[in-house]
Amino acid sequence: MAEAAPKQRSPAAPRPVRCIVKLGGAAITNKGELESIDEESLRSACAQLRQAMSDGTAPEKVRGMDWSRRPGDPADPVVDAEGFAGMAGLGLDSNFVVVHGAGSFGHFQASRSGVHKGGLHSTLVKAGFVATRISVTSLNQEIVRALAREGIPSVGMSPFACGWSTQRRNLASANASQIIESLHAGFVPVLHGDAVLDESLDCTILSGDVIIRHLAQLLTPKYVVFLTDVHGVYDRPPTDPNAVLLKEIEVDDNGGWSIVKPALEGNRKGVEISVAAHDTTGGMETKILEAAVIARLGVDVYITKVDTEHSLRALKGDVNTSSDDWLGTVIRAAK
Ligand SMILES: Nc1ncnc2c1ncn2[C@@H]1O[C@H](COP(=O)(O)OP(=O)(O)OP(=O)(O)O)[C@@H](O)[C@H]1O
Ligand SMILES: C=C(C)CCOP(=O)(O)O
Repeated sequence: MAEAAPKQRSPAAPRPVRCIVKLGGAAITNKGELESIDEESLRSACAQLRQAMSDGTAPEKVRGMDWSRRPGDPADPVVDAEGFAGMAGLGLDSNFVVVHGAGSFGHFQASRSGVHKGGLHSTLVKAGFVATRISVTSLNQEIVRALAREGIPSVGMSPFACGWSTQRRNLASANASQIIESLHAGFVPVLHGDAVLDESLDCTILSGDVIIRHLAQLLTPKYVVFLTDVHGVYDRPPTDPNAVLLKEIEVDDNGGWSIVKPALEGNRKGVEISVAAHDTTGGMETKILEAAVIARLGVDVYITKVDTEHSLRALKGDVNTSSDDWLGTVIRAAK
């Protein structure tokens, strides 16, 4: 059945968004360890985002915007007020939207309680809804802080708190006016996969991948990047030593897709996917389905591995499929 269009109260976007990026939960958390951030990958993703945003006038010295005290910090944080006051601007083309997944935050709480299946009359589901939101919003806070430490003017935004809701897991209400106003004011909105209310099921889990697709439909960015823990989409789970990285996938007008590169032999033309047991949102399968919808809009989608030269090139929009030195998957509309 066709998905009903979400109700909108969104003002027109002021200037084209350059990139919507998903910091995948698998990329920035240690998925096997409850509520554990992969600090190095997160730091790298934020530093690469700063590089990708830099318009050439950004000062080399990063002026951090996280002015809060961390547990164990001996002194008050350094606030470089004079440095900021002396700057004409941040030197960043910050017209990006960041969305992150849950990884080892949120999925565990949601799957243990069944929040994704709904039924808020159950006290377990109700408690799980609360626990899931505590977990994903605490990750959101850490990601906003990591971006702020790179001098990126980021602001956290929760879909649930913005009133987003679903109808049988499809987006039903998704007002983006606050996101658009924030972009207009020069901030980088940082959204996340969330527990939300559902008109039929009471509640469910809204994946970051679905949020990205909706925002791409609304904002038509120049390109969309998914950073995850593998180099891209393979013809079978990448744990299989014979898995082949699919470098280019084309999506036709009917939503059908075909593998353009590499040319695979007869019986190897599909994609086989495995999804972790605790994953409540469909893993790589959801990502490919949402990426195909985005590609049909004429927006190129790059899926690649965090903390690599390939992720930096994707974030800069500098991907050329005719050369072989970029590792990742491009999903684009058939010409
Ligand atoms: N055919 C496949 N190609 C690529 N990855 C696959 C495939 N099948 C399974 N996977 C798994 O999909 C995982 C990435 O998808 P996943 O949804 O977990 O990423 P994410 O967006 O980074 O995380 P999250 O959903 O927590 O935000 C990889 O760890 C990989 O092992
Ligand atoms: C609250 C949760 C579990 C959000 C899931 O979002 P995703 O990791 O992007 O699929």
